[in-house]
Amino acid sequence: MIIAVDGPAASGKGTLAAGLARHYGLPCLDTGLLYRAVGHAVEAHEDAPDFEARAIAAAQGLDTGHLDNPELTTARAGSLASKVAVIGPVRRALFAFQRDFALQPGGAVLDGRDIGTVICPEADVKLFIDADSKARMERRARQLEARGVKVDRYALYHQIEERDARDRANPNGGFYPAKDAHLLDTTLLDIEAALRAAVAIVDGAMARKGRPLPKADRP
Ligand SMILES: Nc1ncnc2c1ncn2[C@@H]1O[C@H](COP(=O)(O)OP(=O)(O)O)[C@@H](O)[C@H]1O
Ligand SMILES: Nc1ccn([C@@H]2O[C@H](COP(=O)(O)OP(=O)(O)O)[C@@H](O)[C@H]2O)c(=O)n1
Repeated sequence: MIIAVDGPAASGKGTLAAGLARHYGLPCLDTGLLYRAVGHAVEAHEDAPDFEARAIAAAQGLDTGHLDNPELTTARAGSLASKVAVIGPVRRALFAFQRDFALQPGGAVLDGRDIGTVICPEADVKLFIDADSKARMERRARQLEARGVKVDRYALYHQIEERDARDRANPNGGFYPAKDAHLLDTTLLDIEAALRAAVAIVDGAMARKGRPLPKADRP
């Protein structure tokens, strides 16, 4: 079973993807880390005339074994990620790794922006996660504060809005809900309630297809 989880920044898609992966016993890939890793690799050259060429080379040579670098989780890395994400050849260079991950035997859960539209249009279940901008900003602020980062909420709000706008306008992107995506707004749901809602969507979608579900790890 392949589950695609897309949505804007800090909507909770990574948390839900990880929860669904645990629930169904599937491997999980946070595809945003690939773009963050490319952005991080060319950080020092952000204003250089050859920024684009460097980003393409970084994407083509990306070592996907080092996606657990904590520096990839910063707001700066997120912002750089959305700058390299508009470069078509960067997206093409990252495509095969994501596609192979999705198609591994037994299936997978992937989260990002274009999983249901570009990476895996044939996914069994597609979720498009959203939450209002203020809730998303507050979640990201608390996440950063829990890591000891001092947060300016006004600046963070605008940073997230700017990144979302760049992502939505990305001509090479695919960041929109697929026609067959299930929309899940988590503004008023805590993490547990959001995961219950996501599991109900996946169970319902698979039952309608008459497809058996992988073993759930519920008691
Ligand atoms: N439904 C929710 N209610 C409250 N906090 C949430 C919810 N979903 C996720 N979070 C928290 O918000 C932060 C951002 O979630 P994350 O899953 O990383 O978002 P995304 O992958 O969309 O950027 C994390 O600290 C996470 O624990
Ligand atoms: N499948 C994806 C995943 C991320 N991205 C880009 O990478 C950036 C960082 O993605 P992320 O998922 O780590 O960001 P958050 O939503 O966690 O803040 C996004 O703002 C997009 O520009 C993308 O273009 N396509």
